[in-house]
Amino acid sequence: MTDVNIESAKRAAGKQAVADHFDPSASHVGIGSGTTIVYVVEAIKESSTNPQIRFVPTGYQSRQVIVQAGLTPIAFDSLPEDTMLDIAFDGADEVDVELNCIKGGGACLFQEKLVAERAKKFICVADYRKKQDRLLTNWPTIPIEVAPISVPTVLHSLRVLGSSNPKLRTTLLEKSGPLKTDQDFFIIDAPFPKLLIAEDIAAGKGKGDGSDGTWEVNKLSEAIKALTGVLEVGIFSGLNGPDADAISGKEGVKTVTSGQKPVAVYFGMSDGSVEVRTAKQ
Ligand SMILES: O=C[C@H](O)[C@H](O)[C@H](O)COP(=O)(O)O
Repeated sequence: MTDVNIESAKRAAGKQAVADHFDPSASHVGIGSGTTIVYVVEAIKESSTNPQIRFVPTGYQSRQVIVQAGLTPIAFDSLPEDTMLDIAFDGADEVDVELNCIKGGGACLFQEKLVAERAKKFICVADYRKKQDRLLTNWPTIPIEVAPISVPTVLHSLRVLGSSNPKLRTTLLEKSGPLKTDQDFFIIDAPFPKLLIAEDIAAGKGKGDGSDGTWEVNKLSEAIKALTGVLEVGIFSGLNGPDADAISGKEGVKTVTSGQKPVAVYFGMSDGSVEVRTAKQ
């Protein structure tokens, strides 16, 4: 499959996601990072010229995409405390059948998670390579954002958790040394065996708590997040929008630890079609 087809698939996914979910009367819209989100912004630009909409970026690249499209950005930390985003769009590196996602392939995950959790509706767009049954099927590692001083400790802890060869991500071309995130932190890429979901545990495929070498998605996310030095982990799991709202008890307000998962993922397929995976209600 050529890159041209992959780009067409990303564009088709972005276009369909915007057609289905973007409301031109929205007040605040979150915009994620990466190469696929560019097509979402392209489609938004084509569908609306409403100057009242404020777009919330998830990092430097995301802000540039917003500004270059002639849209108006607003910093995440300028949002009033009680203001939810009407919707957030973002890309993903891999998505499983429960809509759990791996993110951070482009070194953006912390601000993406903040924005996803703040959105009433979170929608992902991706090409067909990202559509898998379980995480870590095709995408090889979990990206983890860490404080620079903590790198040796976190690498060691990840090996203890069962990651075979976690590595500090480096920039190979522009400069030698570790890659820096928008927060001036570093990224560790940690491989683990394919991640289980609840039905795998029920079917006896493993304990999922690391004790037998298997990990369930949420348990691994929690275990990595608990390591001192870890700012955020590139697993977006737990509950998604409507369930998360129910847990918080406040309509339209999500808890801090839930609502990271999209309610729908749009996959651009190699034949030009778009497949949609939605959250089970
Ligand atoms: O770090 C980057 C973000 O999580 C991206 O959304 C993710 O890597 C998907 O990027 P792309 O759309 O380029 O495949």
